[in-house]
Amino acid sequence: MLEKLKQEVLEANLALPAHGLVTFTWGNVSGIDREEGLVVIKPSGVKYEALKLEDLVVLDLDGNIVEGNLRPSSDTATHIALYKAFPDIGGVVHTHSPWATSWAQAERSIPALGTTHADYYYGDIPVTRRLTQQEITEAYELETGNVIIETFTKNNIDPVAMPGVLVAGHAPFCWGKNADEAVHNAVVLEEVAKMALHTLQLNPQIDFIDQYLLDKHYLRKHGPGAYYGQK
Ligand SMILES: O=C(CO)[C@@H](O)[C@H](O)COP(=O)(O)O
Repeated sequence: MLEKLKQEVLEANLALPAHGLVTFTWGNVSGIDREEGLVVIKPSGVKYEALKLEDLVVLDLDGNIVEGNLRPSSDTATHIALYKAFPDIGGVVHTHSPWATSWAQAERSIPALGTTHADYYYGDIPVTRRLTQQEITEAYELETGNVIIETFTKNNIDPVAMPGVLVAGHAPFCWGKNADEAVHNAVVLEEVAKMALHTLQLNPQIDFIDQYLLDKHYLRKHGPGAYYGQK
C-alpha cells in the first residue's frame, strides 16, 4: 500500500541525518496521501541507519494504524493535527536541529534579516507560546499541534508562505507540498537560524531587510501569483 509515498517518506527521513538536522533517533518525517486520507510516518525510536521501507507506519487521520508492525513516531498526533489544519501541505518534518532549536528554547521568533530567509519564509519565523501544564500532561503531542495551529490562526499567517514554526521550549516543525520539500524547508530553517544569530552578534542594531527586497525575493521564488504574508 502507498509504495510511492513510503519511498518518498523513507528518503526524506534518511535525509535528516545526511543534512545534520538530527542526532541518534531524534526527529521524524511523514507524508500524506490526501485522496486516501492516509499518513505514512517513521516508526518510533528506530535508528535512521537501520530504517527500512517496511518499518514505516501507515495511519488514518484518526490516528488508527492501518499498516505497520512498529509503533508510529511519538509525534504522530502533531503531524496529523497539522495535516488536518493545513490542507495545502503534503509533508511534515520535526527536527532538533541545534540553531533553530536554540531560538525555540529562547522563545524568540527568527527575524527576516536577509534574502536567503526571504526566499523561503515570508516574514519572521514564529515561535509558539508555551504549553500549559495541563496541555503537557493531558496530550503533549496533540497540544503541540494545536499550539502551532493557534499561532498561525491568531496571527493570520499563511502556512504556505511560512512553512515552519518554532515550538517554545521544544524544537522546530516544518512542512511543504511533500516530504522532500518539508525537509528542504527544515534545512533552510537551520541555516537561517544560524545566520540570524551570527548577524545579530555582529550587529545587534541591525534592522529587518527592506520590505521591497523581502517581497521581491519571495515572489521571485514562488512566482507572481504566489500568495504570501498575512491572509
Ligand atoms: O521530540 C522528541 C522527543 O522529545 C521526538 O521527536 C523524538 O526526537 C523522536 O521521537 P520518535 O519519532 O522516534 O518517536
